[in-house]
Amino acid sequence: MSGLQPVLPSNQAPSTFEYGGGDEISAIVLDPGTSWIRAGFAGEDTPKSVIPSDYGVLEGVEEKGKKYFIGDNDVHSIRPGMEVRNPMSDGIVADWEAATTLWREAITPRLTMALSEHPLLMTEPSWNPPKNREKTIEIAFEDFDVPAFYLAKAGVCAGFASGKSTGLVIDVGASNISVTPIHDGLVLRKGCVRSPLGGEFLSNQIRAYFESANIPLSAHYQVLSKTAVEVGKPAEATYRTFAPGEEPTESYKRFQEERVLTEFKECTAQVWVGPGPLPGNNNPPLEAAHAILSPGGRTFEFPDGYNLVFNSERFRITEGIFHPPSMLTAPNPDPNTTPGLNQLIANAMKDIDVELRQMILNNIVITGAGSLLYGFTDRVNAEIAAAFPAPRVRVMAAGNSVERRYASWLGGSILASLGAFHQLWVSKKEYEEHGPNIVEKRCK
Ligand SMILES: Nc1ncnc2c1ncn2[C@@H]1O[C@H](COP(=O)(O)OP(=O)(O)OP(=O)(O)O)[C@@H](O)[C@H]1O
Repeated sequence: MSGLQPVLPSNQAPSTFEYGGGDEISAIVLDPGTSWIRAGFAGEDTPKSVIPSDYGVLEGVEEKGKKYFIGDNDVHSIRPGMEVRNPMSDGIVADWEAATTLWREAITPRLTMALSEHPLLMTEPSWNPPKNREKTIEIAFEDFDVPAFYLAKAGVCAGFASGKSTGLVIDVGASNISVTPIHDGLVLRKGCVRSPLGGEFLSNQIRAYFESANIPLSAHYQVLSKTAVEVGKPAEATYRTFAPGEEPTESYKRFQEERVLTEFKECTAQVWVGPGPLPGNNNPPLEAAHAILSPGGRTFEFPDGYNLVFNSERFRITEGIFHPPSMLTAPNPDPNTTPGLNQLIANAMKDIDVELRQMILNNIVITGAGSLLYGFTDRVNAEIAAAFPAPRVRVMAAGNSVERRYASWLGGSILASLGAFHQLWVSKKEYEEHGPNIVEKRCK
């Protein structure tokens, strides 16, 4: 695929195109991640429907035996007994019933009531196993009854979003950091690598740090009102109380705490500039590092008003991403066997043909919401420049956080609206003739 078309601004109607016998229909693009499910019309520049992948569920109610609570409003509402779950594990679907329900909900009624009239392009990670791929196409044709379907690699789509069909895509998601080499719009399988050092890992690092430093983590739903207090002074807040049996579940509490941890990542956490490990990280106390690491520090206020200035800690909690021996103690992946991001990039490049290497190094794309950490792209730049001292190494990361969050969706939107893409759709008729295995032959 070459010759990418410009994407429409969101205030312009989506382009329609001819599918099959001449009906003009917009394709739907669905990018299901561990944190968010992004859905919208091909040809648009942002997904119109973005819902959390976490959902609430009450067991033992209604005739189906369970009731789902999907979408920002519903999943955040306090309901006694409501568990909060996620259908994904390691970036791929683990609970098909929940995933199908969420995907449908992301599309109808948010985008259209007529799901069966729109071709559907979905994204998948490069490590999605064949049985999951077949199950996905089966859901598309048999549950959603779509007229045509395509399963596109998220890495390839993220490359397209930056106008690259050849390059190296570094995607920092919730479950994983993945590094995907692509060439002419196809993934180079032997170079696809990943490590469980994404946003969930970072949340665990922050939790571990708060626990070790006795920093109380409150969640927004727990606080009815608060008074401003000085830095480090105990919170003066009125907390919500619950009658016995009315308390939210532990999974709801953790989900709400995760919101605060994400706020901490957005506002306070920072990545050491590198190259090489954070100074003094393995040699506490860290006073020596304080002087080098932004001595002013950064204040973070918890939902109950408790606030602290964070100094070198905010670098220390992120360092495990690049240098796993620096992980804080937590239920972690094994720091001795888990590759850090530097190692991942080296592993991905190791088997790339020499002629291609230079082109790939010249087109490194950073994407995923987890990459929005302060200093992340600077560190990647520094590490890559140190590891590959070639004159033409170029690292690109969209300055616009929306593009970084939605890159895979946006690439899918571009792909599905290309004129030449028509021939790639798998039609319902082809699916009926060949069965779900057609996904292996047609969606490379
Ligand atoms: N500004 C930010 N800085 C750092 N991390 C962030 C920021 N905003 C969101 N995150 C984290 O990014 C992660 C979600 O990233 P993203 O939306 O790319 O994942 P996903 O595509 O849903 O997941 P996956 O790719 O694992 O399936 C979450 O862990 C979230 O806490």
